[in-house]
Amino acid sequence: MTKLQFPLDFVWGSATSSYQIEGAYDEDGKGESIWDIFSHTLGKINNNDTGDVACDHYHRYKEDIELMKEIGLDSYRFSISWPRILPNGKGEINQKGLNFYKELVDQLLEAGIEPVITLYHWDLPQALQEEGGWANRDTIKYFVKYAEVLFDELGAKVSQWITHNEPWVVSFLGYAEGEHAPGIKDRKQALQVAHNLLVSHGLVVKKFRELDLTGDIGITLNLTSVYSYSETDKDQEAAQLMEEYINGWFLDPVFKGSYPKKLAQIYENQFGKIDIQAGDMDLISQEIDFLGINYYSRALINYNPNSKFYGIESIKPAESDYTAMNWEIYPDGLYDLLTKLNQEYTNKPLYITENGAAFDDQIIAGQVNDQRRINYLKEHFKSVYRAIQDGVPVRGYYVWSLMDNFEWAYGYSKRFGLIYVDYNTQKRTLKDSAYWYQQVIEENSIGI
Ligand SMILES: N=[N+]=NCCCCNC(=O)[C@@H]1[C@H]2[C@H](O)[C@@H](O)[C@H](O)[C@@H](CO)[C@@H]12
Repeated sequence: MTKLQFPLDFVWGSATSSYQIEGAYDEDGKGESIWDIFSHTLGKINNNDTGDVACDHYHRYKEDIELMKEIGLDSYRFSISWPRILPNGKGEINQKGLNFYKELVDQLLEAGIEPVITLYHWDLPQALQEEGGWANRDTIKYFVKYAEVLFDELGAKVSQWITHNEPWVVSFLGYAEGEHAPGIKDRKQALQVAHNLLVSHGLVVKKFRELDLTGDIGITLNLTSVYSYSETDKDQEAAQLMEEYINGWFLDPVFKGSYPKKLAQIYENQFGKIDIQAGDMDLISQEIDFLGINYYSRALINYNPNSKFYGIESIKPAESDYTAMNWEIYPDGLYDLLTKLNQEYTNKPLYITENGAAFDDQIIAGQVNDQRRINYLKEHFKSVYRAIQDGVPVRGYYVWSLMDNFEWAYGYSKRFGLIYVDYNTQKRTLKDSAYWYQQVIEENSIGI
């Protein structure tokens, strides 16, 4: 068997987020988040599931760290719940909330696992939503204050920080499509939200530099490889517009200091100008230390005049394989994305901060044979290996997710974990993929 050997310092990790695993939604002084409100609103979440208990990680974090050690993770990416730190989003600090994360970081370091913190993974304090949320430019300054509390408390121990997780999803699923909290359907407001999120990213990076902290800071974007279904001009134009919509809308401001021209003009014609203040774009595009990439699938695009979104239509080839999310399995798209990012946007280190798949996992006699997830991960690891061989500086890879968890509007119906969670008993069971990943990490290689 041929072994593909990864660089000696390559980081193998796994990722989660606060609202998806912690539970304890109203414990120890935590304030409400927009996802507490959204999930408590009947009809928003599959089966009316909520994150009230989730994986009960808030109480079981020590057991979960033991499982991370058993898998052999080099690093663990998690997010901090802003309303657990600042129940009203601003003002008084909730010391019990802060203590939870201080203890989590200390236990991770003691276990030899590098903590990587995502400052914002969608759970905005509800008190700030009541003042307009991310559509209100004031939220930016509250985000900087929140980040500063964490930098002061954890900056000496945590060496890698991510300002935002997938601002595209926050903006366009939360404020345009209404599928995510806060459930607003207003595309003009979504564009202002996207801009305010980017400004908040820039100001937090600036604060991080001012505090002269030793670690690295970056942002995580959900990115996809976009392909035209045919060589026709119409299909290629539709694909280019999709590229600007799904990738360029955040990549261009962060790395080029401007929004993608064609789509920006379409939006301005349709909605008028959004509030962009002097200096915003310079702030947004200041240097960062790495880019986090969440990759799940590609986009295959053709032109359809009847499409409700600027003639853009996504095609799902019948001959492809799909995950339980109905996302096409397309590992080559990760290779193409990585090389494109390195050629067109940045020479900075790249981390796959999320990649993984949901399948209909069954637990039988205490085992979960998730061979499809092993195949999915192996093929995507091979794409990362190819990119590294071509000189792309990919430094690490975080499997989404460490454990089955609350999959947003899908509730608990989709299982992405390396670890199976029985939500009735909270019993954790390592899936076959966890044992496979354990060997990959141990050997720092994959057999093909
Ligand atoms: N329309 N539309 N779609 C645009 C693409 C959205 C794709 N979903 C993600 O990237 C989310 C990311 C999230 O960080 C994590 O919290 C989620 O659990 C995973 C799994 O869903 C992925």
